[in-house]
Amino acid sequence: MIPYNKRTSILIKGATHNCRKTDIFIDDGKIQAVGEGIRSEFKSSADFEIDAGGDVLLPGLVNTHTHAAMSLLRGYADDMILFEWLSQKIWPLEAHLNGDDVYWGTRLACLEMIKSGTVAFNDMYFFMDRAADAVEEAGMRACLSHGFIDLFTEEKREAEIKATINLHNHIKSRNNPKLTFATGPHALYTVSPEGLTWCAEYATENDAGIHIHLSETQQEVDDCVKNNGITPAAHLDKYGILTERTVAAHCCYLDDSECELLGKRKTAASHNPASNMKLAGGRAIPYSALKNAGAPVCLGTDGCASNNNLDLFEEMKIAALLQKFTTGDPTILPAAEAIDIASRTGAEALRTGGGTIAPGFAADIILVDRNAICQAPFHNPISNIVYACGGNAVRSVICDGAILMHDREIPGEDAILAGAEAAATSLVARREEEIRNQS
Ligand SMILES: C[C@H]1O[C@@H](n2cnc3c(O)ncnc32)[C@H](O)[C@@H]1O
Ligand SMILES: [Zn+2]
Repeated sequence: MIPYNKRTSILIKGATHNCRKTDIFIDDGKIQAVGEGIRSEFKSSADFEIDAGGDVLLPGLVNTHTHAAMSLLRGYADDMILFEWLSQKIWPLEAHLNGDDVYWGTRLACLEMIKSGTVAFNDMYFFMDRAADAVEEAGMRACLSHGFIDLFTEEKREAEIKATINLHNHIKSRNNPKLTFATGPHALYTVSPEGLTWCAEYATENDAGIHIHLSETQQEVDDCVKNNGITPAAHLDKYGILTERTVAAHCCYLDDSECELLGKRKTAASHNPASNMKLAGGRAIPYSALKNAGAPVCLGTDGCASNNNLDLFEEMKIAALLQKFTTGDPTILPAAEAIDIASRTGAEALRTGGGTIAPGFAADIILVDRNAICQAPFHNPISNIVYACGGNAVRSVICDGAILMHDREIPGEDAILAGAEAAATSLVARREEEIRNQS
């Protein structure tokens, strides 16, 4: 019997790590020992053993920018310009969302993320108490934020403040260390200076994260400079948003001084290349400038309506190729670094305690199938993982010392697919009824 979603002591034998055969022993949610031949020492302490058969051992991946329940909107609106996509299709549909939709959408998203090797994610959306139910049942880690959109009115701001505080209290009351809270000011074009200030101060008072969209399009930069006389990053900094607990998604149009500013504040930039390419943002993240400035760069998918999946394996490849293509430099963002931004830097940004395969780190790990076609031949497993494999090469996922997927099996998969399909159908039907009534 596989002890799914339950912390266990686990001995993994014969995995490949750093091109060597290794064993790993996990107990109490942490990596206790890693090395060749440790099995004799830990065999009797392990409640469960996994024979890895040469599978590649990696830190679990961390998706630093999602709107998980948007999995229900996959394929609902494609091939549009960002603002029209949001204002004509996405926001009118989201106006019909309810808590059950968010629960099923997040369940579907968690299923997809676990299946492709993700153990933790940074999520900004609505009805987040129901997202918390879904994350807890899936056994993942998540940092949850209410998408704070005040549209520059005091009335909406008061409602968003209430929703944010309610979510924070709700997460505290669950007493689950895998669930954390962040404030979620959506973007500088949807949140007033007063709203930004409140989100920054509340997060600082509570040692919480801040999750925001930043510099996604040229339009955002132009409007910000026109309205405020300063660049987007400088504008957010003015209101205290740029901190070492902040994850800023997209960051495509940052200039050199903004990269320096993020570096100075140790603010993490979440790179979302597939979403940026699909919505034709027009520019790739200034990866080298951010890195040279000391700003952590991590990886995210964005929501399923603009990606349209949550597979960080795909995202690693797209990120590496996009940097090479746009800079004309094939040495930029090599494979090992792509894995690093999909795991360690994200884990550090979300403060998960994982992201590194070493004793004392959280037991958030994955095994990638040694016998998958994408691993043949086995000259360089790291290269294969970034440039050849998709998330479907992941065989097993462990989070906080609990098995979430074993040999690609996750309990309850069919029920999740059925529940999400029904929720998506009903959501779109409600919106269509509204359109019929308007015409
Ligand atoms: C939380 C809100 O954010 C919306 N959203 C989803 N993707 C993007 C994006 O790329 N830029 C800006 N806003 C986005 C989502 O639909 C929610 O309304
Ligand atoms: Zn987003």
